[in-house]
Amino acid sequence: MTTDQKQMKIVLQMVSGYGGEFKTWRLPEAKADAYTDMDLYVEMAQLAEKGKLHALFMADTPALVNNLNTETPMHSMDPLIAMTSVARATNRIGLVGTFSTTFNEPYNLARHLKTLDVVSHGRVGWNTVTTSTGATADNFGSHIASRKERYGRAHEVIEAVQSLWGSWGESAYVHDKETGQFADLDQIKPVNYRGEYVKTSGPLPIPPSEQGQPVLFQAGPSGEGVELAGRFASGVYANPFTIEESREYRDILREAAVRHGREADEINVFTGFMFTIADSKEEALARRRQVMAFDLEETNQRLRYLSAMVGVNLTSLDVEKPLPEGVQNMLQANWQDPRSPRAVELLQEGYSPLDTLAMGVINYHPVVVGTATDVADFLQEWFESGATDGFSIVPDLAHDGVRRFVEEVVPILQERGIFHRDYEGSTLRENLGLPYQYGVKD
Ligand SMILES: Cc1cc2nc3c(=O)[nH]c(=O)nc-3n(C[C@H](O)[C@H](O)[C@H](O)COP(=O)(O)O)c2cc1C
Repeated sequence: MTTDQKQMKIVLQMVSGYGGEFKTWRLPEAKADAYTDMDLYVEMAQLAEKGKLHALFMADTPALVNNLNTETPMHSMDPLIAMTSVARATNRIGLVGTFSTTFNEPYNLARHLKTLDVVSHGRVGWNTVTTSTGATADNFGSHIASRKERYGRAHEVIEAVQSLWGSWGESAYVHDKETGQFADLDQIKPVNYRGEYVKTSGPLPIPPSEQGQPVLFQAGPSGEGVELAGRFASGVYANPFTIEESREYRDILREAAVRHGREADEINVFTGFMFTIADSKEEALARRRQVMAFDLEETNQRLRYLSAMVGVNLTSLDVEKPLPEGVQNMLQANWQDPRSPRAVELLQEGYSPLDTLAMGVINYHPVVVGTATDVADFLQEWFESGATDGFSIVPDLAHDGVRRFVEEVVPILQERGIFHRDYEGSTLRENLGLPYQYGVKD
């Protein structure tokens, strides 16, 4: 084990306070009102900080998108306020929030995020997304614009926000009682940003934080998304399903960074990854079967979906039992769904259709259902194959998932030399190994 070997970075997705499986709130170990319990968010964040995780990550779509009749929400009540609650109760862990470039004005974004960056002593990140959910557009009396327009606006919003961040000079905050000078006005200048989509005058009256200004992330894999990331992002939240797919995407992003005059290493890919940890694989699988049993109607829908993924109608068979050999030989992965080969593999290994579903083959990220070692093995394989720089981890249920990850998976990764034993510094930029930046990059 060497200390100069490259190490993975890990951010924890808080989701809505429960986890990435929207029905785990009914498990005995779950806190049913976690959605509104900020103390629990704080507790999870402190635990994650104990495990030296690089940041908390909050996705956000400002709209009701889940079926709340049975499921928990997809996001926190409000990420900015959740991040603020956590900021004052933690010291090192980063706080990365998702804020749409389409449904926010640059002045508000610049002000909120820089204030929180100052409040947290330089630990904030902004996940820039263009948002393509119709329900969100409805909430803003708008519509989902073409990709070209969404990304055209995104470039301008980020330029405007960074200009505002830089509009208060780095040493302008004099606050000298003796001389009576509060600020050096020569260093505080309007930005007068005039784009096609957004306009703002500035200046923004907020001094720099310990990291200068927040770190930018991006999510959205289209060509336009890659260009946006290449130009601005230091972190990209990605959702590939295979190592090959992930490696290819990472290479494309690194090339985009270089095209925009940056070092390839300035862009870090965080691959989304979900897990259920228990003392044995059987126990972990049993927990997921228990969750599936909370909604049989949905399980039946998923069995129909799984059938389409593997090219055989599974619903007419005994879904509790391994498929007969003759049926196993008929399975064919659907090339349109990158998750299909794994589904075929599990069914051919003798997993029943229900257990195959419980293994998470139709989740929105790759899933490991097993022990802490199984989780560590997965992370190591993806990391060492050059597929990713780190992970955006999503426990099925945060309440015990975060604890098990911190207490059981982190020590294994540290022992293997692929995860740091302590924070490198006090700011998110330092901990992600990023160059300093203030204002717009020349
Ligand atoms: C992994 C991932 C996470 C995303 N998270 C969010 C989010 O939290 N909020 C949001 O509004 N959009 C989110 N998006 C959607 C993007 O903003 C974008 O609308 C979508 O990917 C379509 O963009 P495209 O035109 O680049 O394909 C996410 C996309 C990806 C791939």
